[in-house]
Amino acid sequence: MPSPGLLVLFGSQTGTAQDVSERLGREARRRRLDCRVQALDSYSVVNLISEPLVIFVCATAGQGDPPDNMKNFWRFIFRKNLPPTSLCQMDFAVLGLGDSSYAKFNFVAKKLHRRLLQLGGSALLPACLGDDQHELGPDAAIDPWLHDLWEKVLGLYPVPPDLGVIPPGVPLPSKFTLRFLPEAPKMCSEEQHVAGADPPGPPSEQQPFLAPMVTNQRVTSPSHFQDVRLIEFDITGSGLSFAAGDVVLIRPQNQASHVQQFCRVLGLDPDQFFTLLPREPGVPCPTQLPQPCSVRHLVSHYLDVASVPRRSFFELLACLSPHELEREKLLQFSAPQGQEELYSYCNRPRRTVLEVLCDFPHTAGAVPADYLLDLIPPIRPRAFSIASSLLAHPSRLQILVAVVHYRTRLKEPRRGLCSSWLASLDPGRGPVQVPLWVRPGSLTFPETPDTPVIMETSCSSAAAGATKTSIGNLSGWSWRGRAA
Ligand SMILES: Cc1cc2nc3c(=O)[nH]c(=O)nc-3n(C[C@H](O)[C@H](O)[C@H](O)COP(=O)(O)OP(=O)(O)OC[C@H]3O[C@@H](n4cnc5c(N)ncnc54)[C@H](O)[C@@H]3O)c2cc1C
Ligand SMILES: Cc1cc2nc3c(=O)[nH]c(=O)nc-3n(C[C@H](O)[C@H](O)[C@H](O)COP(=O)(O)O)c2cc1C
Repeated sequence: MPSPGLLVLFGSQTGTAQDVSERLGREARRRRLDCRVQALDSYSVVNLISEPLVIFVCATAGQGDPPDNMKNFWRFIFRKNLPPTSLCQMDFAVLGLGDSSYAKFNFVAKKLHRRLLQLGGSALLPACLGDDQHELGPDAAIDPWLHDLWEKVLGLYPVPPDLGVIPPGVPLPSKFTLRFLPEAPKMCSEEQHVAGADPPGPPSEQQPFLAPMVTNQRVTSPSHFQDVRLIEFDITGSGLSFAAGDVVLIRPQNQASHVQQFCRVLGLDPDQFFTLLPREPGVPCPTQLPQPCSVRHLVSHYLDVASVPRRSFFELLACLSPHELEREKLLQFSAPQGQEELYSYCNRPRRTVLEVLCDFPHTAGAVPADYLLDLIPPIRPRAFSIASSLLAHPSRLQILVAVVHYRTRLKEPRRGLCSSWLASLDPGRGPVQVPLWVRPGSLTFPETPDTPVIMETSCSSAAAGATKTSIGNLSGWSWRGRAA
């Protein structure tokens, strides 16, 4: 039977499910299957009734909630009026990402699997339940599950014998090409892009509001181990509005010194401009990147060089490496048997993408620029519970930020990207603007404001003075809450 076109749909809050989906996409292409990989909410869900083969990759966020980029799909798929035969033409599989320390472990994947069966879909195999708590992370469950999945899929749609499987060491084409310009454009597309011309609605991920920072004040004693900042933004004219429990999302930037070091190791000129072109029609360019874009802007604002690299990073780097010894090591890190070693090289000491590239200089220097967006994930926005009320502080938005700073066995202390960037900004020295937007929180509060509420933080180092569980009226900031 010819390849039916595999569809991989993901719901991801912090990028893991997206990374796994892209891995699935690559593995499918190596097996000569046509494959599309899309966020669930960017897929037109009415078309699902005619899809023959779909893999759903879903994280669980909040307290058993679907990630933001699958919330519309979630509402649709649980509509009561959907006929029980809606998906009877579809073979499907569900891969879940979760953490067994949460009460609702992999709730979204489990519930979705059941719902797809109710709607007439045929499960190729039981849902995979990836678990952050496993010492090898979710891959411990994903690797054997994928092995079984490909066996099932290739049983239905075998690889054409004249083509064969593309072996793991051979790189697949990059998603984009970077066409370098001979000189910098006259108009600065980057400032225009960030500021936005005339935002159509309230600020959003695609069109954040550039909020002037008004104050950035340490609220813990200098002798206390935890640096916590009270940061205030002026949101006059932004159209932003928020209520108790809502969160503000902030997309941080890389440190200037890291940008320089990255460009040096990869042999890139930070002042060079390029235009980004998708290799395949229909693939959208990232909305955060202006066109044309400078290498400096790409590295400062987009490539997450301060994140801990995932296994897929090593897989691609191994394919691109011209250096025998480095390539051998990279292949080891990307193989299932090398996962324990990779964990102790990368995850345990929290080694960053940039540090790994410095450890593999011959490979880093040979990475074609076209592969940068395949190799390095985009910087994720960080959520902060809004710590002020528009009733008390009109036109202002305040957050309390615990600056992440800790040591591992590596010589350099580890610093959180967003909290350290925010802490480094000093509005006393000149205007500072931070791109942000607001999202409703997942907290639901009792209708009467004097009903006691139990608030608990899930992050012990979140802020000095925040107790693990405190009972009182809603006043402070926290991640989780429920009526007492
Ligand atoms: C809904 C929601 C609301 C939030 N509200 C707030 C808030 O009001 N205030 C606030 O400060 N934060 C809040 N956070 C957390 C915030 O979003 C960021 O995760 C936090 O600021 C760290 O981001 P970063 O970029 O500085 O660190 P990153 O660069 O993302 O690094 C953080 C990572 O470092 C690792 N890490 C951190 N400390 C250690 C350690 N001691 N040992 C080993 N590894 C460690 C962990 O893997 C952690 O995920 C909230 C998060 C959510 C989901
Ligand atoms: C704020 C937060 C809430 C979470 N809630 C749950 C949960 O309720 N159940 C669960 O199994 N995992 C939960 N997780 C774990 C995530 O599902 C897991 O880390 C997953 O790999 C994240 O995938 P993503 O990066 O694609 O969003 C939570 C993680 C975070 C950061």
